[in-house]
Amino acid sequence: MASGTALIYDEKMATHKLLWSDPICDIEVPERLSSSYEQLKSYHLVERCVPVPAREGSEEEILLVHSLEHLEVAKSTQTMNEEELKRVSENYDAFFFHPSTYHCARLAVGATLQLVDAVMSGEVRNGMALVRPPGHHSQRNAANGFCLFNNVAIAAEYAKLKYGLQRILIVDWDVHHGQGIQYIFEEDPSVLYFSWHRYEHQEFWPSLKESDYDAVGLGKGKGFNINLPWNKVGMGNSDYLAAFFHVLLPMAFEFDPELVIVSSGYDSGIGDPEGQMNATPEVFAHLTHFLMQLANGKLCVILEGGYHLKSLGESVCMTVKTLLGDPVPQITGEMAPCLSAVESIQNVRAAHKPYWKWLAYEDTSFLQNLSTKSHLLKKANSNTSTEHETKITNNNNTVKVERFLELHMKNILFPVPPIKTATIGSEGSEHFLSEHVQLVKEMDKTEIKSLVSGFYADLVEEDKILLSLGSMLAILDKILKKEVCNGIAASPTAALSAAVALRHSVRFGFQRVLCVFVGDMQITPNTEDGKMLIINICEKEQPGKTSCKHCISLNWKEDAEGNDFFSAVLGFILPVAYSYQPNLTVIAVGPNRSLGISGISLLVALLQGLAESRIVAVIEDTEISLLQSVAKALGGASTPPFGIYVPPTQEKVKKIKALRDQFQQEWKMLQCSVKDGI
Ligand SMILES: CC(O)(O)CCCCCNCCCN
Ligand SMILES: [Zn+2]
Repeated sequence: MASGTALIYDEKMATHKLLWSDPICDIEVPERLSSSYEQLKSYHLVERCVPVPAREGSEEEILLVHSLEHLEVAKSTQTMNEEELKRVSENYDAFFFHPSTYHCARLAVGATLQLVDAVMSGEVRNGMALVRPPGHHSQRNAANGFCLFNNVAIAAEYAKLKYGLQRILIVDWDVHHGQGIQYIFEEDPSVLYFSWHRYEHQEFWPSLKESDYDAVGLGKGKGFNINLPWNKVGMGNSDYLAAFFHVLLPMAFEFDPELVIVSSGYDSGIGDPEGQMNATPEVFAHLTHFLMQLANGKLCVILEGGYHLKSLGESVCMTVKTLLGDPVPQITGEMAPCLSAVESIQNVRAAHKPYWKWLAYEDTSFLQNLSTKSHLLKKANSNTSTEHETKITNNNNTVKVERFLELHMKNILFPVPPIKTATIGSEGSEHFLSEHVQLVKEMDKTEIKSLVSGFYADLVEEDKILLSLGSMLAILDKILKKEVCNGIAASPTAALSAAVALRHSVRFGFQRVLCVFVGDMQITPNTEDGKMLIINICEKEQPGKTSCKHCISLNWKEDAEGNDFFSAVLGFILPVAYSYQPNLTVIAVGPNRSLGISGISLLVALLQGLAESRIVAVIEDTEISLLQSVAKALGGASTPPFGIYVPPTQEKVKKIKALRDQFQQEWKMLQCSVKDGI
């Protein structure tokens, strides 16, 4: 399993710059690159990466995407004077040439391809290339929007050619639509292109009709182009996360890419003059963490836009920290997507229904009554401003945003616990130890008895159980004291251990503890005070037990063929978990688990985005292979294989929808459709 994170940077790419006054292009400054690199150094992140040199992309590589004419025009600018450079630049929408632009653009292409090679060869697991000029707007025969050569598009064509790849996912989280990439792969089913972008009903640049949610691809490429337009500014962390849970991630797991490339623009972050959005730097840690679970971790992140230097630098650091496998920082802000975001999410899901198995049973009845009223929807929306908008528009807010960035940034990167995973040397555990795992000494019986006597003494009759509780508590204590990030304990009675872990954590002072329990949960602690949220995944409804806000039972029997659990994890469990904002996660597997090892490993991998990745896993001690797989997922040594993708049956889709309808007012991240009608 490959490990390590590549960082590709060459200061020569800072030479390209604007020589005349142009209020549109003057934000694309060399300091974007140098200050990002300095920020990485200041957080000691450069030294933790594998340095990979940039190189010049060859003409042949550039011709994978661009016409010979485009290449020749670009090449000819190297010897031009300022007058000529200005004239050539005026042939394009929002582009400027400098005598060094051609060289810098070739370095940007080469740096990107170096990263693809480093990841595909297994030299590293993932990496980031800090490049400029950016690429995602440039087209076969034209420069556009600060972009000369389409770095990411060339990388995808290159990877197909050199490594015979047949499924590449491109995720474009830049705040502008990468229409260049869309045009290049519009008819190509081997490249799935996802872009969200500020759109405002086609008001925002590049103001294209084909940037809307109904541009789904052409011919054989239908279904492989996903546009998620943001029709208002001020979108925040919850809107971005909702887009991942309810649009991108279900597509991505069904597509099952062999490589993921990110057109990583940070102008979608707070403070950026172009985006005018509200999402804070740590959201990029979460987005990166999600994408790291795909393609066996093979992830190439390529810089596109980002024009607020402080916000850009922090977001770049959040991205690289996560690529390195550090714990994911707690997300901030109210976990509730705004109406406009939910409308866009609902629209793009409906547009893609014909092309995706996971959307086969999507309810698109809203389209009927909406189609008559859609002009009303747009008009209605144009003058009513949502809560986001009012926060952003008045200009004293920009002062506040600047202040926020100054304050917020300082201590955003918390110290990383040295050891990632703790376990106990109980019998049989030696086989699932990996180099990331630390043995924890057992507690002594008297100590355990005092801890446990409080609430479960009568339940604990045998020494064996007492000892296992002691082991689990020894591990849990290290997590609660933040000496380790996560831990795994084998137990003869997972339900009892989980209940004790929950009570112990609450008594330790953790105010919101999430428990995901797979299998029969014989003991259900009292969750009235909201300090615990239990999601019990079990085969059948427990008699006489109905779900409530803090104690939800999800009946799920995994399909024999493969892993059909994605829709439950992405469409229900993660949205609820993110809405709750736990500061610790307990994942427990008891008897009669109705999920396969791959479904549980997927759950563990994705739940690491919560509670600064603090997780304690309590697994029935008979489940040897499950222990190994979960320990691997926790150690971050590898992304566990998620088994064969099986789409959810109609019955299961209905079950998730019913639970969503029941809880989406309590747990607002579940929202992915507007109440019927407007
Ligand atoms: C890489 C990137 O997507 O960030 C480039 C953005 C270009 C913005 C051009 N704005 C033109 C406004 C014209 N009224
Ligand atoms: Zn942009």
